[in-house]
Amino acid sequence: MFNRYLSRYASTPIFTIVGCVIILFVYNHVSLKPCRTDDKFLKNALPVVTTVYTTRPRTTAQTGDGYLPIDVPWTAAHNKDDYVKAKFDKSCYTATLPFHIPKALRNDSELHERDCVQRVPRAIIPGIRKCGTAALQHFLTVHPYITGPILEVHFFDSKGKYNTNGDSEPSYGWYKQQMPYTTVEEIGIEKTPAYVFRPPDLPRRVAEEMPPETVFIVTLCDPVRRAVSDYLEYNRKKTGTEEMMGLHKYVGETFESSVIRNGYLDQLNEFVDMGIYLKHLLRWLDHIPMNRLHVVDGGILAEDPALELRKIETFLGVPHFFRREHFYRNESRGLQCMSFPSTQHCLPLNKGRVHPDVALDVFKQLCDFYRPYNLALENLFRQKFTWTEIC
Ligand SMILES: Nc1ncnc2c1ncn2[C@@H]1O[C@H](COP(=O)(O)OS(=O)(=O)O)[C@@H](OP(=O)(O)O)[C@H]1O
Repeated sequence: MFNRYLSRYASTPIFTIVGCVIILFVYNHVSLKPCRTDDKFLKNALPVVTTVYTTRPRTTAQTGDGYLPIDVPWTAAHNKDDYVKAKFDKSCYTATLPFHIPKALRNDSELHERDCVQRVPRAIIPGIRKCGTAALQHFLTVHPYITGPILEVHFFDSKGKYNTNGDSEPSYGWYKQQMPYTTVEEIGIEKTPAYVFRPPDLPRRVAEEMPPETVFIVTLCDPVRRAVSDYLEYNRKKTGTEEMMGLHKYVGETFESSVIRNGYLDQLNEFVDMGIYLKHLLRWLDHIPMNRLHVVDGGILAEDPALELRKIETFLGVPHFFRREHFYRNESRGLQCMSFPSTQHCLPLNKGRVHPDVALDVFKQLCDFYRPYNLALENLFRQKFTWTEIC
């Protein structure tokens, strides 16, 4: 009976129109848009990603349920004098302001007594650039058991400092010198957001040469906002080359003209490419196990830093110090800043800028492009990111 109807109506215009309407509906609503991608990675790797990587073990930090754990009483988290004791009594430095920047080194005999040496970091923040890495490093080094340099170290991505030519040993002595002195209990952390992207064999070198217990913390944020932030930063500094590490970085008069070429999204443009987090992180996961990589939701970090910091504390195995009361929103800058242990302070003015609106069609193209990668990323980490809702 059905076949009779099908053969009678299949060739009629009505049937064709209804068919087209259905196809158009699916095309527009079920997100099957190809985004003009001929990217082999997307086609070949995504099915692998969801099956291979989701079977890996996960750490407690990655399974956090979004609620702050019940506070273990720690007066250092409320009382400034107790904080100073917790941070400095056993440390290699004496207390100076601001407390999170190690400045006044103890004398030689005290350093020896405390087994203070400059060590390679136990934790590295290798990215993602423009996703709040500076705020993260700043906040983490306020923790009584965590310390690190405020400036980016750029060891693994620099030919001068790390021997990327391979003709002599890399200078780990130099790397250690960039780190503050630490006792064996303290965790040294460095952030260099360029590590995530380049050079291509960086993750392998880090995995092979750093101690196997080294862990990695990556902040991920809305890739469209990230691209705009990167564009603004490029214009602020007006440095760098247009061709960097094989990635094309065309910088036009506007953000839109930088990322759209001949009407299409320029996927190779570094501003765009950097937002394909999945691709970059998979390079790392080829060399380091999943349970040594902790992913921070940059959207939450920007709004409720204590929540993300508590998950990192669990991941690093340090006692919970951070409290929501340590943070306040600076309304004029629209940023979360700290008010403990010293006076209220925010990051410098080059962070937390007002972004221009992105033209709607460009915004949509970028969203459509990133959507499948973001979905696969959420599958990979079995985590819903707040910023994937934005598109
Ligand atoms: N608490 C707090 N303070 C300051 N900035 C914050 C904070 N939380 C998130 N952000 C966002 O971080 C963006 C800068 O990212 P990064 O620090 O990773 O930039 S960099 O890679 O080190 O240049 C920065 O981007 P811009 O707004 O473009 O400046 C901020 O949006």
